Amino acid sequence: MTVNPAHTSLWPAPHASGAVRATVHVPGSKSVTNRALVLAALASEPGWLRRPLRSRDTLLMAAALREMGVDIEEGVGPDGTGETWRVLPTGLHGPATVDVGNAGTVMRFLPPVAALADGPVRFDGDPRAYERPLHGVIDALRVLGARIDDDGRGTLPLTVHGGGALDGGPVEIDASSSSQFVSALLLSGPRFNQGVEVRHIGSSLPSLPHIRMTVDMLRAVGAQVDTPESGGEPNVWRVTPGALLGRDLTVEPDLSNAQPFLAAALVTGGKVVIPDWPARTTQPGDRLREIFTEMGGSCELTEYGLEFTGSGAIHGIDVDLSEVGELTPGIAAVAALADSPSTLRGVSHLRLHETDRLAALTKEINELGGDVSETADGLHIRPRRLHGGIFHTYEDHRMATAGAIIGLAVEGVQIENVATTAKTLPDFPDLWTGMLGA
Ligand SMILES: O=C(O)C1=C[C@@H](OP(=O)(O)O)[C@@H](O)[C@H](O)C1
Ligand SMILES: C=C(OP(=O)(O)O)C(=O)O
Repeated sequence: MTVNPAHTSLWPAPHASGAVRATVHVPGSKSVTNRALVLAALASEPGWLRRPLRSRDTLLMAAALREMGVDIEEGVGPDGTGETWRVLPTGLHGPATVDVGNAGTVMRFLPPVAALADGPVRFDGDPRAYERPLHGVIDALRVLGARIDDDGRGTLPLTVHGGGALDGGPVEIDASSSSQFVSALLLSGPRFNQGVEVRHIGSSLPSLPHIRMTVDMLRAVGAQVDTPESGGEPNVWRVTPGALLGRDLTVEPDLSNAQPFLAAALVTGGKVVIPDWPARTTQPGDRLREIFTEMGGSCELTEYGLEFTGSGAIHGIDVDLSEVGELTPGIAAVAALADSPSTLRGVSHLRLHETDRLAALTKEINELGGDVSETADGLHIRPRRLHGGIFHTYEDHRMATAGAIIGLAVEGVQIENVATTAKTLPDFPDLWTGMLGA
């Protein structure tokens, strides 16, 4: 966790002079967009994505699939449907070079796709991508019949020597460091000759809603998936081999990226409306309705979207975030402004996210006068009167949005490299100042 000297730009985080009242149209979900792209690329017929997220992570995914021969036409759909991407699957092939950036979804979901391509596919990415775990995918693919050259550390860089097809079958993995290992193997599973049976043998498994999202989206394109929830064994997922359908999918707003805007209502005692909040979803951000209500807000889900209202009071919370780890930075920011202490549990795997999020949150909130300490699996946050200062972001989009939340309540907070929000929400600074009526 080091500060990158290349990022000296400082963004004065706007301070809220009163209760925020706004409607914020949040762009599409990263997790849904990148799964939809992979499934469309593996399908046997063309598919469409409406309102896909256009951000660094999703553009890297699209670029990588194009490198392997998939045709993705970006355009605008008929009236009212907004941006639409048409995906025309073709025979996947190498040689290709994939830049994963620092996108967990790209670095984990694509090596199985590359194993199905004909020819070598080299994977590389940001320096931090070399530190993020990939062993679950690499080791599993080898068991399933793939040939992979790597340096033996279980991380990038690596080359997958695709043979045009993969045996597949049963495999055991330890996915305690990332649910994305499971999702990666399931997404390509229908195209393996024997399908795939993934058995998680680790101590814990984070981000279960993201695995449910994978299963739901696979079923929606015609795959047969057996899961622990559908009566199967605990920690075992089975995908039957078969062709995938092309789909016309409208991408839901990214509910994890709605978090800072909901937090703004909570922190300022205001009201924020997020249009198109889905009535039913696998996105972990949906848990914010419950978590931010416990922290002092109230919400109403209508046909139009989610109306979230702050009461003026912010309460601390004791919560297990293992299923919804990506919400931790935003919850920690709100907790630092609360009227009582908080304990955030179940998120030791965040040490291997975009940055070591537990260390980064502790350091940056404490440098503004806070009192945060790391535990074995999370954070203790004792609210203190905070003061202005520089909030470093360590090339982590969710650190930047967490700093912006604190800046609403604390004058003089400057966010270093706010542009890092481009990973999943390039419009963040404009949406934020728009919300504040600036
Ligand atoms: O599959 C996905 O789309 C994601 C799964 C989670 O990863 P981990 O299980 O590695 O935390 C989550 O944190 C990440 O932001 C997105
Ligand atoms: C952990 C995250 O991303 P990634 O998909 O790179 O793992 C995140 O967006 O919070």
